[in-house]
Amino acid sequence: MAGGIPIMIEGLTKQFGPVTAVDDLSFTVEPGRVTGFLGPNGAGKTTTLRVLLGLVRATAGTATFGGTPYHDLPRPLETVGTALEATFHPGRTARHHLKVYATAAGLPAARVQQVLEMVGIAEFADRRVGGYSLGMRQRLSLAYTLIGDPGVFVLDEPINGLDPEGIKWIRGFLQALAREGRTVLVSSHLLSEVQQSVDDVVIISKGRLIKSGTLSSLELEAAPRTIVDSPDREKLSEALDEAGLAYTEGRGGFIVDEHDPGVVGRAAFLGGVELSALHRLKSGLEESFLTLVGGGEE
Ligand SMILES: Nc1ncnc2c1ncn2[C@@H]1O[C@H](COP(=O)(O)OP(=O)(O)OP(=O)(O)O)[C@@H](O)[C@H]1O
Repeated sequence: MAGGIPIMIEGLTKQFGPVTAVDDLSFTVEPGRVTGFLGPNGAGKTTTLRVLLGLVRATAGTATFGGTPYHDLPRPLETVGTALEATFHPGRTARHHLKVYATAAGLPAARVQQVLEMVGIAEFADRRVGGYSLGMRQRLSLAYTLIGDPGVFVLDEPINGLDPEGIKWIRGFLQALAREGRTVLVSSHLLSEVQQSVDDVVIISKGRLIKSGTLSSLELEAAPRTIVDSPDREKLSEALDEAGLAYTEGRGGFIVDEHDPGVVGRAAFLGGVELSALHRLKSGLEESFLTLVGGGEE
């Protein structure tokens, strides 16, 4: 295995014509940990990963593996495991797909059987992929990523479509990769989907970084709090400051470190601020996440 190296995103911007898909994004993904790359649909996750893997060119900034862009890696398939652009031919078998891939990468054919066993599809390896369930395809995608025994994994929505048994399996699998010192980046649009698999989170919305840190730091923030919003956010923030209330601004409003909405309502009243929302944020990571990213709506 090549050593786990950090993934470094620095000031990354990607524009598609008038659309800014990724907007001055910076974060680091550390080896030895599973990192969830989270954001609602259209937040810019796939675009970030495509730039990282050299599939599209950045408008500004860099996305590298410890400072080296994907195209400059001496042995890319043995450094980074990904199935981002993998397409499967329905008429061919899993074994055939992996053999072609291994041969193209100059890897020993024996590796094919090993990875088929690692992902638990060896017994179906000689069936056509067209008949595979979504879960089996996900496992085949993982087999692709494993073939070069890389130190870094970049996985786009790998849990999507797995049945409960598959989800349990992939959690253990990702954790085991990280415990071996590898860097594991897993994208998802649902925090609840990856919550039990990840050590760290990077949350983006509208191409911008909303939060990065450990999952436990996010959990700490998920204590019961109050959501408040106003058509005049500036005035509302002044009223909250005036009342000595601490808060974070999310797209769905301000998240105030106060469990009693009455206290927050009073602060707004005293500041003469019109409110468009005032309610208690239920304790829970997913709600906290949705408030940060704006209710998941794009
Ligand atoms: N090739 C492209 N041309 C034009 N716009 C694009 C292109 N690729 C992505 N976009 C736009 O960039 C934004 C971010 O898309 P992206 O696919 O990166 O988001 P995402 O977080 O991966 O969402 P999803 O989970 O739905 O894939 C969206 O507004 C999308 O429409």
